[in-house]
Amino acid sequence: MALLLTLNAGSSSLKFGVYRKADEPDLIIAGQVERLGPDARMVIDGEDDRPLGMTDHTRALDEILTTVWDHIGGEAITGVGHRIAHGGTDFLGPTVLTEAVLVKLRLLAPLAPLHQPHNLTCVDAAIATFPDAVQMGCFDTSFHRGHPWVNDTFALPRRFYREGVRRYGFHGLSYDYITGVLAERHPNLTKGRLVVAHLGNGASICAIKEGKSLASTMGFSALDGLPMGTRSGQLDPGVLLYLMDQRGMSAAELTTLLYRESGILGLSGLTSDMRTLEASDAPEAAQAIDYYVFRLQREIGAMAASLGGIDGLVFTGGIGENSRLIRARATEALGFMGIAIDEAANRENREEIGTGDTRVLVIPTDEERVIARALCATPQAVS
Ligand SMILES: Nc1ncnc2c1ncn2[C@@H]1O[C@H](COP(=O)(O)OP(=O)(O)O)[C@@H](O)[C@H]1O
Ligand SMILES: CC(=O)OP(=O)(O)O
Ligand SMILES: [Mg+2]
Repeated sequence: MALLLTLNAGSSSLKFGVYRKADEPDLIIAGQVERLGPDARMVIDGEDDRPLGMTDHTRALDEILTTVWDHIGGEAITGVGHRIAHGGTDFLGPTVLTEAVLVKLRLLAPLAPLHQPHNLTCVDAAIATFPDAVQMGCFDTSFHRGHPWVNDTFALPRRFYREGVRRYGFHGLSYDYITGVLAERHPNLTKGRLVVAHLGNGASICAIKEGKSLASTMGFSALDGLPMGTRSGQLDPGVLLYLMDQRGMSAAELTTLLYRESGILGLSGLTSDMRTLEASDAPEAAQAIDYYVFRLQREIGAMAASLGGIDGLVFTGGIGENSRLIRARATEALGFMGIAIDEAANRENREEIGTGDTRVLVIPTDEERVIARALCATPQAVS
């Protein structure tokens, strides 16, 4: 029976899963290299946690492919599914990655520099390692492609929209997974107005109505909206004009500043990792958390307003799933929206942590499973 591999290159992690084809993909082994950089660790099935030392995406991919190779013991991988951050205007759903498709995806790399190049490196490596397997791309942007026009455009002259300068939104595989879990476990919520906060190293919030994305805090690129590990989040465009005009900064320097040196790393001067930030006594760490929480509250409110109200708030992603501090702090001022949380339930990362009229849930995301489902539904990938 066919074995399937999924690869998900995030900005601070590389996650993988091996599945056997079934109506609902049957997980055989999953893991990730997390905290990419000097403190990287390999975690297999949530347990086998070992330090790797300095590790970038390329080395993480080598480690993962070796692990997978050892584990499958000569069985064939017939399909490899890749998370691809940016699908632009063309890719509305899972797509077999032919050379013609890859050419288009390479052109989108400047719009997601922390993701797209690594996503495409994973494709190249998977083609070399499993030459007979079907390679399939699943896009972060697809889930949001039905946005109403007012939230698909910027207030720029219309020719820019026609050129593709639009609000794409990201983390779509995660939102897809979460809406599936809600349909299964909380069916009465799925017709409602949902605000889902995906808080990982990258972070966004999605407004979902009747299972469909209506708005996202992320836009043209994965820079907009919330502050992130190393990304600024929403920024007055006047700041960019000032930096170019008065400080002579080039596009390349601005790319480094906004994608790699800002966010909680820039504010704290210490770390991009929320666990490390929470453990720090430095006043700058506390201020970075204050800023993160403030923007989170603000954007939850904005997404709820775009839905005309809120029935459920869901936290997911590495921070959303694990940080009781961020969940507690982000919700403490939201009583006016019917949001209140139970301290003990929050401390224990329980699924249901709300006590007010608005349901508040913590649901671990599983982007790999969404990719595996897409592979299972593609006949060429499973035969
Ligand atoms: N127990 C925890 N408490 C606070 N933050 C956590 C915890 N576990 C993980 N995180 C944070 O989650 C973030 C990584 O999220 P993740 O979704 O795995 O990243 P990526 O965006 O690379 O996929 C990091 O900031 C990490 O510190
Ligand atoms: C789009 C994005 O920011 O993804 P991640 O959170 O995995 O870095
Ligand atoms: Mg991620």
